[in-house]
Amino acid sequence: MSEDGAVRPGVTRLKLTGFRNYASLDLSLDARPVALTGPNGAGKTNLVEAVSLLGPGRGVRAASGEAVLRRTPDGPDRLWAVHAEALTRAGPVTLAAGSEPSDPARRRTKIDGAAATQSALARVFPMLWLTPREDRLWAGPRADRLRFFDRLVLSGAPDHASQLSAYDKAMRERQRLLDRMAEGARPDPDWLAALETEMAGRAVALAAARLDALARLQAEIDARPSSRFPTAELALEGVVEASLAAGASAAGAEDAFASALMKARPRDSAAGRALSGPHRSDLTARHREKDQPAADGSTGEQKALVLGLALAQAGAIRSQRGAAPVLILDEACAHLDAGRREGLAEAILALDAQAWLTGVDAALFAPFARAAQHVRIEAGAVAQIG
Ligand SMILES: Nc1ncnc2c1ncn2[C@@H]1O[C@H](COP(=O)(O)OP(=O)(O)OP(=O)(O)O)[C@@H](O)[C@H]1O
Repeated sequence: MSEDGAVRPGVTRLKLTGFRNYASLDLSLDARPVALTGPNGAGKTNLVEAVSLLGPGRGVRAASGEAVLRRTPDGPDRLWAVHAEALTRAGPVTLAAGSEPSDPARRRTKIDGAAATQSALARVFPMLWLTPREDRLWAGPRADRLRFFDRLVLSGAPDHASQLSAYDKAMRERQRLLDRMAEGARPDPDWLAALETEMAGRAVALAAARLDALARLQAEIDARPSSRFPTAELALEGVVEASLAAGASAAGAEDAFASALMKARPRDSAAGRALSGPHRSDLTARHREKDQPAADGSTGEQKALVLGLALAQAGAIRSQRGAAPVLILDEACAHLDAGRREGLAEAILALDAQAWLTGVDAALFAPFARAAQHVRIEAGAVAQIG
């Protein structure tokens, strides 16, 4: 519970078995932010990775089920499991992620003991994360930016996960047919057209959710600009997004994209992939105060911009859904000056969010004082908690 009596969603008990460098761990918590400290290699990122697997997606490292199995000198463990008791807006739940006993490489997730889809996880336990990978988000590959932005969208629109996977499935199947045709096969042309219609429907839903999320996020940034973090001016580039933004109806945008796909068959067949569509969209940002593209800033400025964006999205979710998502901020304090570290603590406490923060030095988290629970990790075990 927060001071005003509202529920603060978060993990209240975390149990790990055979996960990375944790043979087993049983950690009781409250809903305050969690500051994890410990030497390099202690297992701080491993711990937040375990938490991230309780939300939709493949976690902060996008690792395979096999990679997270604990390795020992006698060989890897057979199974891994992450169990949590958590508070949500709808009340307490149990969340679990772990390997499928019949196939350790496969991951399964459960809510209250029942198999959970990605969209269900996003609905029940919204989560946002930033890792050092996002430090160079603005200067790095487009695909990473789009993945990051889709995670932001998902935190406010849980159906985005099922739309993304349905679009992806139809796109792969279309490509399989185009590849077979290139080899001389004659698959049913109606099937190809049906897949393109399916892609177009999903594409418009994806683009609409992205535009809606972008508008809410920009409105949050404009309404509550942070005095400590740079503010971003955001834009979304994408063929379907552009047609909706230009005023096309959903049906009109769908028809336009379906016929563009039909025309692009020879080109996509030669390229071995679909060259245009919402899987190729991009998020761009300008640093408002500096009036320059985000990618032109220093490492610390780029990091502060992306952190400001994640905090603004958490604020937008709080307004939209009544509570902030759980935040995972791996090494967020590295590269931040003292003023920004204080600003980060203030922002997290104002959001009433359970944030998981990692860093080598407890002094980084001094601005939280008793408003956070401080957990010291050493060699895959909790050395101290207070
Ligand atoms: N599958 C695994 N089985 C056993 N140990 C693993 C496994 N995967 C990673 N590790 C070990 O976990 C340790 C890294 O843990 P982690 O990345 O969580 O460290 P950290 O505390 O975040 O460190 P840093 O401060 O350097 O970022 C390494 O020693 C690595 O060898």
